Amino acid sequence: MSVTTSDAEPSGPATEAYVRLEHVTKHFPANGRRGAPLTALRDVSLEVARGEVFGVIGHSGAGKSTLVRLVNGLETPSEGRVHVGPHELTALSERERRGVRRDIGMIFQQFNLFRSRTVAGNVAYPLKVAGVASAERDRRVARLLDFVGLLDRAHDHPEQLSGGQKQRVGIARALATEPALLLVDEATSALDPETTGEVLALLRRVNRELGVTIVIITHELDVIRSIADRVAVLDGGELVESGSVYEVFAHPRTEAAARFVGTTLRDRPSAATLARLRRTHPGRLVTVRVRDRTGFQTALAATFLRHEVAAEIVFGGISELQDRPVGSLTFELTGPPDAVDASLAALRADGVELAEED
Ligand SMILES: Nc1ncnc2c1ncn2[C@@H]1O[C@H](COP(=O)(O)OP(=O)(O)OP(=O)(O)O)[C@@H](O)[C@H]1O
Repeated sequence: MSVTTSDAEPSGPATEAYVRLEHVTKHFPANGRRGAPLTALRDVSLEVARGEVFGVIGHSGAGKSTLVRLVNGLETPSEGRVHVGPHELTALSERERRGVRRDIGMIFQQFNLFRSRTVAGNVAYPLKVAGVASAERDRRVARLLDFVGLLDRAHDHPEQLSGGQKQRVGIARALATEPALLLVDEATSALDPETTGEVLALLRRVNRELGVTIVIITHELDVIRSIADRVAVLDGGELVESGSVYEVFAHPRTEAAARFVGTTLRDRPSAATLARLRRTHPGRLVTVRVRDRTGFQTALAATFLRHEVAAEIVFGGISELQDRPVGSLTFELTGPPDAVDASLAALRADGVELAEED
């Protein structure tokens, strides 16, 4: 297995790990006579720090849900160990694991609300199961519904709510027993972009204001970009890359991660854009990846100037990720070929990532 972590930043959490997977492999037995045994996860090691939002991305079938089920103890690994808080799940009995599971909140794509219960009844349910007295239950339900902005809908039933509101009830219910860890499995996949933004903002508040550690599983990069501190990329059951969202998204080190990220950053002009650019820009076209470095563009300009190369930005853009600049700029470079070559060599020597467009 190749696990690539960033050189620039420590990929390990700065503080104490709350969830730890050590060399976890999960095989599923052959399904029926003709099915072959399947390895859903292979030798996966990762740590989630207490208090962070940790994203896991991967395509369908990459093993994301299996990973969630291992962390909440619904599955046991074929090999390796899973730790949650002070517990090593793999060393516990099923009954003990159920106890640990009560301290983990779960959020699902399909909300999983009781249709026959009111909004308040849904949020109260886990408290009832935990044996919390009725007056205390009512107090906590009101506080939770206020937190998610649905106090005025307490007596409605789920079918009277929008998808986003249902998910907010799901979040309130998951928080009812005051878990230290929230597992969020494709929670926004059924929601439109605006509602997704609202639900993610609420999860951010859960993390920041209540200090809840969040593991969020998704195939949507924008979800990771907008909420996660660190991310792990799963591909075919293997953890191929992990690190800060900035490092993994701005500078992916594996092809699998780059494939994911390439779909959102769109950092090179497409073939059609290039053809259009060429009609009006006869010079050499070079795409430079923006670095989070003070004076980066000034240094670029100075290098071109020193080599007497004219550089005009003809495509690209800069956006932000975790408050740091990301993006790329395509320049049209005009000047004697030797001078252009020398300027590009100088930039490369300075660690600038660039690609000449064909
Ligand atoms: N209980 C099971 N028995 C047999 N195979 C399983 C079981 N659970 C998962 N798998 C298989 O393990 C692999 C990983 O599945 P998993 O659901 O973890 O992926 P995923 O990344 O969550 O995908 P999706 O986003 O589609 O849910 C898949 O090939 C799946 O068919």
